[in-house]
Amino acid sequence: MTRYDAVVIGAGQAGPSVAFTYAGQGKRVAVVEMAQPGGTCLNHGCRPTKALRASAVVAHSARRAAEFGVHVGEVRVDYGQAIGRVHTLIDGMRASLQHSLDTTEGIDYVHGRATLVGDPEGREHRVLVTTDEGEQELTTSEVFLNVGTRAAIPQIEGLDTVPYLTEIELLALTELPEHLVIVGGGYIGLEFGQMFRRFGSEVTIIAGGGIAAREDPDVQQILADLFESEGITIVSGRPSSVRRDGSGVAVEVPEVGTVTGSHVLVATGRRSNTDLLGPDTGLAMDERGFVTTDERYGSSVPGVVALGDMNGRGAFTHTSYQDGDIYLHPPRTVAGRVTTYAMFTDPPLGRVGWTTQQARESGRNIQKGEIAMSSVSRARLESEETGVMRVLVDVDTEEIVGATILGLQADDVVQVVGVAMQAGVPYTTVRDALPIHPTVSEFFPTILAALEPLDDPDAEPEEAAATTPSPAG
Ligand SMILES: Cc1cc2nc3c(=O)[nH]c(=O)nc-3n(C[C@H](O)[C@H](O)[C@H](O)COP(=O)(O)OP(=O)(O)OC[C@H]3O[C@@H](n4cnc5c(N)ncnc54)[C@H](O)[C@@H]3O)c2cc1C
Ligand SMILES: NC(=O)c1ccc[n+]([C@@H]2O[C@H](COP(=O)([O-])OP(=O)(O)OC[C@H]3O[C@@H](n4cnc5c(N)ncnc54)[C@H](O)[C@@H]3O)[C@@H](O)[C@H]2O)c1
Repeated sequence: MTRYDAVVIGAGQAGPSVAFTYAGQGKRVAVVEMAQPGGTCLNHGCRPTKALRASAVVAHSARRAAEFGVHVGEVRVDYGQAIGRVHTLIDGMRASLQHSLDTTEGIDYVHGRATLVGDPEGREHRVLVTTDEGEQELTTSEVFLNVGTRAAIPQIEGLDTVPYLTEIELLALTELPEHLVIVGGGYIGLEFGQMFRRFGSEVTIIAGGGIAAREDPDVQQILADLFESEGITIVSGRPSSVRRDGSGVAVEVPEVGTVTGSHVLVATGRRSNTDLLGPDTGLAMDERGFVTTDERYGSSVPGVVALGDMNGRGAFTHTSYQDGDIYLHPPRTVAGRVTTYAMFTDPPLGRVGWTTQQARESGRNIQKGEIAMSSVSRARLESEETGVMRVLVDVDTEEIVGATILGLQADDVVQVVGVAMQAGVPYTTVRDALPIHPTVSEFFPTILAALEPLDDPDAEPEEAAATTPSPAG
């Protein structure tokens, strides 16, 4: 049994930063990780997918090169090389983190799966770690949980009889799937679907709730049209059964029929890893296993702090990392955090705050400023005219309540609105700021100077305005 000042369970985003800070303060900390340091994001999430996306974007640009007067000849994707580049990058980043964890004075890195026996008094929590060498028991008065989530596998008859993939197994393939069937039309399904199509796979997305189901209907439609134009098949429905079909898989979708492919990826949401902590944590959780916390991440067990995806306060690397930062800088709290995020399709979708539907449901006096990307000069100059910029404003309070930007650089552009919302400035501040020309963001003043009522959801869709004057004419 070894006693520590603090034990961190899970070396994802928030855990290591807390451990490094504590060690820097002279505390003795154990970091317990059952897989690899860096968690989902580094090993099979954001980073490898965005590195792989870079190859898909290059392939797409190369195919379009002649439009720009650049002639590159036949475009051939070597998937082995593309994924090899990803693994080299990720291996380097992981090795660097591992080195820091192994060599920082005050940190003991323990590779193994931890269960927690929480002390309701908060004095002597027990962390039992199953390692390759056997069991270790660590005790402490301060536990940081950062255990994240894993793919939620839906109940589909026969799924367990086929070698289905989650993002982990998909990223481990070194050869391109001939036909990738994706169950789920959310972030993971759409990001991977577009990439693999651009690499040359046939791709079918079986979208239970539609694609990008949480977004405004016109945004869903633009994405659906874009994907279909790239040769991706989207079908609506939920599989009822899955079986082997020769060397591939056959997925039965009621009302659609049989979808056959060489590989099937399951991307239907995430589930909390808190079940892996064992039955004696004493933690209050919601019905989905996300730990209930106060605004400084304190759980129902004194001295046990829950950071990252597992607390249900965010589902992104930046929210997880910031949880650690907020915890380390009292009296900061998570209250009032404005969560900005992006889906890295190409072009990407940037989001903050409410969708149009949520704005309608609020009952507040909300108007929108919007422009089609086809009217944004920077997008036109780069022949990247797919998408829309939309900002929602409460015209009574002048508060910005949301933005949806689908289009060129939207992952960065949306952060202008995110910062304005976090600062609580009225929309007129953004409207009257001086933007740089020619950028996508320069259209915020234009659209905020021409707010209009929200569309009637029951009205027939109208064509987007063909041209709106740009700030520089
Ligand atoms: C394919 C994919 C793409 C994504 N892309 C993006 C993106 O572009 N941008 C973005 O912001 N987010 C993205 N995400 C989400 C992002 O990866 C997560 O939100 C983020 O990793 C959450 O961090 P975390 O620290 O809370 O948990 P995790 O990163 O999941 O870390 C939890 C760690 O805890 C360990 N662990 C769990 N239980 C135990 C236990 N009992 N004992 C020991 N160790 C344990 C796990 O092995 C893991 O290493 C993506 C996710 C996926 C799957
Ligand atoms: N760019 C990013 O930040 C990024 C990228 C990838 C993943 N992520 C994170 O990972 C999380 C998980 O991504 P995800 O795509 O798995 O989940 P998701 O919640 O975004 O989408 C899952 C989709 O699957 C559908 N679905 C559920 N069950 C189904 C079934 N049986 N058959 C068919 N469809 C079904 C749902 O209707 C939903 O539309 C995201 O919510 C996000 O937090 C973030």
